[in-house]
Order: sequence, then C-alpha cells, then structure tokens
Amino acid sequence: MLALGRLLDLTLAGREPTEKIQLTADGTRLHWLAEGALEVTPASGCDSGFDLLLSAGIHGNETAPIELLDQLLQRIARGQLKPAARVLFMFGNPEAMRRGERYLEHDINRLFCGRHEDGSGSEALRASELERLAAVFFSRDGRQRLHYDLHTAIRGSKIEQFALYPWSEGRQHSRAELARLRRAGIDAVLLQSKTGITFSSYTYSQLGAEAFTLELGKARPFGQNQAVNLQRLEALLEGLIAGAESAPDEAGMDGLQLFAVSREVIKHSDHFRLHLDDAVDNFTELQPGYLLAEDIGGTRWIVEEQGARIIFPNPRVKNGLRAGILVVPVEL
Ligand SMILES: O=C(O)CCC(=O)N[C@@H](CCC(=O)O)C(=O)O
Ligand SMILES: [Zn+2]
Repeated sequence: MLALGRLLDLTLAGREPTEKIQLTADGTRLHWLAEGALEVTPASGCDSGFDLLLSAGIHGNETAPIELLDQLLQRIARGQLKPAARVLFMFGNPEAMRRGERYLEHDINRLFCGRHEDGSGSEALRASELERLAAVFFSRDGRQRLHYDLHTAIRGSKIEQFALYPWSEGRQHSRAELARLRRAGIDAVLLQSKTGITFSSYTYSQLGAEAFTLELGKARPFGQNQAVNLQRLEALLEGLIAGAESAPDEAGMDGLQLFAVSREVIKHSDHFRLHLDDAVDNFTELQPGYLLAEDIGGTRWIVEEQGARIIFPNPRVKNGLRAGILVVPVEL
C-alpha cells in the first residue's frame, strides 16, 4: 500500500511524510496537504465532477468515524477502491486525537465561521487552517459539493445515528440529501434554523456545499467501536467515492424522523446547573413543566414544548456555549 494511505498512523505519530504526492497503479493521486489532511484526485478521465469532504476527529476522542475514514483511505491507497470523486480526508484535531481527548483548550467545533479570529492557541490556528483547506478544495466551479463531518456523542442516544443539517439564509434543506442520509442508515435529522459556528455550518453557509454533522453512536477509545454499525454509511461513501452510488429508491426519506430546534440552552455562568443525570440519553423526551436548568440571576429553563426532547446536554461546556438543545418533531 502507498505510504500516504497511512494518514492516520502518520497523524497519530505526528510525522510529516517525506514524499507528499503518490500515485496508485491506476493513476489516482494522493496529496498530503497538511497534518491530518490528504486530497485524493481521480485518475485522468475518471472524474465524475463530485467533490466530497470527509472529516472526523474534530473532537479527538470520537474514534469510530476516524477508523472508518482510515479504512476508506487505505482501500484507495491499495487500489481496491477507485475514486471518481475528488475527496478531501481530514482529521480535525490531531493533538486531541493523540491524547484521546475531545479538545485541549478550546472546542474546535465552536471556532468556525471566523470565530477562530477572536480565539487563541493551537486550536484557533487549526480551525483557520481547516477553513482554508476546505475553501481551496471547494473552490472549483460547476462541481457538486458535499461535506460529512463525522462525530460520535458523549451520551448514549435513543436514536443512535442522526444528523444535524445547517441553515443559511435563502437556502432550502434538500430532500434528495435527506434521502441520501436515510440510505446511509441515518434515522433522524435535526434541521437547524439559524447559522452556526461548527465546521459543517461553515462549509454549508460560506462554501455553498451540502453539509452535515453526522452523529454515529457513542464516543469510545480506538479499537473499541465494535458496537457501532457503520456498514450502511460505509457502503454509501464507497459509492460516492467510486461514482457508483446506488440509485435513489422509492422509499426516499421513509422512516427518517425530522426535528427542529425549539431552544438552545446556553450556559451563561459557573452557577449553571443542569437537572439531568449523566445517564440520560440524547433524544429523551421531557414533559412540559420540567425544570431543565438554572443559571445566575434566577434564569430557569422550564420545558414548555409538547414532545420536546433533549440532545447534547452538557453542563461542563464553557460559559457562553451551548449546554443542550431542546428539539421538537417537524415535517418538511
Ligand atoms: O455529545 C455531545 O454532547 C456532543 C457531540 C458532538 O460533538 N456534537 C457536535 C454537533 C455539531 C453540530 O451542532 O452540528 C458538537 O457538539 O460539536
Ligand atoms: Zn464531536
């Protein structure tokens, strides 16, 4: 296998390859761009016009999707998977991956859409670098642009595999993309209704890509992801890369549960208290009247919505950041 197919090993070892460009036997080009970033270009005459950004490790301890991308790249480097799409593989936070931690100082996934300019330290620099690499990758006109930013969650979930679909003024959420996610085994999608500061929000709102954060089960250390079944996602990604995606079937979005954000719970101070046990799963339903959280100055978060569910409840985030999202079911 080509040495650049070992991007994960190189990244975990903190090594820069001596040869930055390698070609497979059939002419697919692998180009190491920066730490944890590698661009794949189809052999001449094979390009389908599809640009696919696959990122994982934006949070360093979310290993199942990192292992999935490693497998896909290894197959390309061995000549077993022949790309017709341009693909940019990215491992987002290499130092956090080496330490097995979500982040070091700052959560990179809160530093996009320019937020890194107000931040400091290695993670602000890395967010800026990821933005630049993605912007260059998606700068060619007339091509389809798709970004999946792959994550796993801190908690268990009543809906194991779900996606978050960013929002941008004047754009409609695409039913075709939702049907594609359904084929990939995604059971629910949260449709955002305001611009965010995450990586997928950046590529969606500023680079014109279709973009999603995908949540693929619970975060576990490397080698301990047997319980997560990513076969349907893997098959979809192989099809996208090879330009051989199975045709959309009649089922379309059938069975896909859609949610909208009702409220984001923001932690304002160190007095923030979340009234949910650590064992409560994502998508747990909360009854109207339930006191979800309290904060300084008598702020109280009381559930008012019928059918409200909580995702990503986390009292340990920094002040000013999202400490949970209350979502409600919707139809498109
Ligand atoms: O389990 C959690 O609390 C967080 C899991 C995670 O990292 N989720 C992403 C979602 C990004 C988005 O809102 O699109 C994150 O919080 O960064
Ligand atoms: Zn994550």
